[in-house]
Amino acid sequence: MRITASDLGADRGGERIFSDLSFSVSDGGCLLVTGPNGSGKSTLLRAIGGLLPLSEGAIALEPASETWPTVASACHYLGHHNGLKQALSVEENLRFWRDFSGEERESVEDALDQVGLYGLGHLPFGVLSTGQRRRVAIARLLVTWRPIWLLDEPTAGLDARSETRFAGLMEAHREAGGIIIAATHWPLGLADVQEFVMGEMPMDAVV
Ligand SMILES: Nc1ncnc2c1ncn2[C@@H]1O[C@H](COP(=O)(O)OP(=O)(O)OP(=O)(O)O)[C@@H](O)[C@H]1O
Repeated sequence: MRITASDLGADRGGERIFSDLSFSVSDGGCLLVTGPNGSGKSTLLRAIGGLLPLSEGAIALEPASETWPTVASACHYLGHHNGLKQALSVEENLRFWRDFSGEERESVEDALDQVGLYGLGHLPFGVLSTGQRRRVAIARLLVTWRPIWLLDEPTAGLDARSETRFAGLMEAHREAGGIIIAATHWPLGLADVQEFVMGEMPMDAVV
């Protein structure tokens, strides 16, 4: 699988945020998007995930398949918000996402174990600490398979141990043929990554 972005441009509030942005990432690849606040990192991830329209350019998935007909269909998106309901239990939240997204990959229990939250599935999501909430949001990536992980500041709120554990999960995803595109201000502890800096245009990267 390969995702290829050609000459992308996007607007927010009527302003062009970036233009002439091109990159390509293949199976096992990781693209780290860095740059100052407001340079358009989140905007780029949202555009890749089909959550915002592009103003120019195109993003292609090769090969497109019946399972993954579009780039957006192949993505898990972890944004600044965790996308989980306070009043539901941790387990109910993850079951919702598993049912919504399709076929089970990891069981809810195994996914919680992998983020160090085994046994906490019965708790209301709203009582968890900030870092624990982020870890449940990461578990969301594990309960169903999507080849492309779009991660926006994924380690926000994580302690050092959780960061290391998450780096292992990202490496396992890459080893399974997955792709990671992450916006971050911090190194994520991953080997063999391509980085580009938003705000320095034109931007071209091939991973
Ligand atoms: N809904 C919106 N309406 C108008 N402008 C917006 C909207 N959302 C974002 N913007 C603007 O778009 C620009 C890019 O924002 P974006 O969130 O993509 O930046 P970022 O690089 O991810 O920043 P940060 O490092 O702070 O997370 C900013 O100037 C922001 O103010």
